[in-house]
Amino acid sequence: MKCLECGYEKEIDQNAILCPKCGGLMEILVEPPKDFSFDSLKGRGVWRYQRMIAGEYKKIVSINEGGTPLIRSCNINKNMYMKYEGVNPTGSFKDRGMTVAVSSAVSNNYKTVIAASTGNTAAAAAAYASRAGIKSFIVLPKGKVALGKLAQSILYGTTIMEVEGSFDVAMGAVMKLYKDLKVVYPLNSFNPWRLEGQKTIAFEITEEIGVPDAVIVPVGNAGNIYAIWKGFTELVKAGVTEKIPRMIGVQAEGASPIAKAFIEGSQSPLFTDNPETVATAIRIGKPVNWRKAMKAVRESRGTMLVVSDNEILKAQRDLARKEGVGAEPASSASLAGYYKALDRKIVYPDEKVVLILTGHSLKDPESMGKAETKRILINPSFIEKIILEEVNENDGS
Ligand SMILES: Cc1ncc(COP(=O)(O)O)c(C=O)c1O
Ligand SMILES: N[C@@H](CCOP(=O)(O)O)C(=O)O
Repeated sequence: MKCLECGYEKEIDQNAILCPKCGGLMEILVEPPKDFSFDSLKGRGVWRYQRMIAGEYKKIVSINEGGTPLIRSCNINKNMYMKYEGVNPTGSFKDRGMTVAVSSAVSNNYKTVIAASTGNTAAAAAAYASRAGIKSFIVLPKGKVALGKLAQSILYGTTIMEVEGSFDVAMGAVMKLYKDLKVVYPLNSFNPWRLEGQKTIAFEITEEIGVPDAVIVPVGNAGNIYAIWKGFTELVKAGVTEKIPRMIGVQAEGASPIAKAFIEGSQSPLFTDNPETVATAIRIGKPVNWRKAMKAVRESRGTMLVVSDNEILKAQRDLARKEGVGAEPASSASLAGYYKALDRKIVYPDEKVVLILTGHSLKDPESMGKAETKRILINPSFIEKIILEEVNENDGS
């Protein structure tokens, strides 16, 4: 393991979450098995790739996460693929990280876990803690969590603590608590063990279609883009593949500290105290993993893009109405970013591009309700007339 901030190195240690010297982010430097090949693997989902996941697990806490569909576009561009993470057990990619982090926690005898969240991490943490039979605490920004996600946390039976202010306030409180009180195991993505699970997205994509030219990822707390890049780099190290896709991160205009740094050529993020966007999952002004995200984007020769809320909502409708795929707003930022990347010739129509659709549309019913549609209160005897009128209109007759 190596600290990204001060360079301190130590042997693999599942109790190491932050650097013991400076409190910075730790990277897990995996030496992949030399004889690794996809052909020899058994089972499906995250643990199919256990040989590539660092750490030792006395107990595995799993709800059959991962193994998500990679859906080829029919109507937007046939070279575009959508990795549909919304069909994970709690409806987002967080489940991949949570199975590894919670397994790590119980294997190291932790009895209590905690996470700050915009909603998805909370739902996943609560579900996996329940599955493990351990206690969970969740810290949420009050009034800023989408209804479906809040309802999940309530159902899974976690203890919900709400703070005034943005997600960053909640995140700061959890990091401080972890530093002061080491007995509570943190499940946010500053925990590098969680990212070991999330990197399996790269393995699944490669196993199914080979290494794409680019991968587009919505960026919030900025762990996932690094995790996916890490997965691709480890396949190269293992000798399974030869290239790494360009990692393209997308942030919402009102919450874009990393993307703005790229645009302005700054080496460090331009934090904001009041992040704002319709995509509540990425309404984050001070992403804890910014160093990791910037490393992934730079080393893969990718880039970061900013998209507006209107572009996000249009992309959400396009995913639903052109591809039949329901994604929450943060996930739809991937398609908004794809459109922008095509427009700016950052990617080309004939390139194989994978969009990571991080969470299910049902997470955020309010955002779905923002899409306009025909909705008619009708006397049943008029239904036939309306249908015939519409069908004739569409036939041009
Ligand atoms: C649905 C969804 N998409 C994207 C993200 C951003 O991922 P990351 O924080 O790893 O950048 C999150 C949460 O952070 C999320 O819940
Ligand atoms: N969108 C996230 C924000 C927290 O990110 P994490 O990856 O650090 O847990 C959420 O769903 O809470």
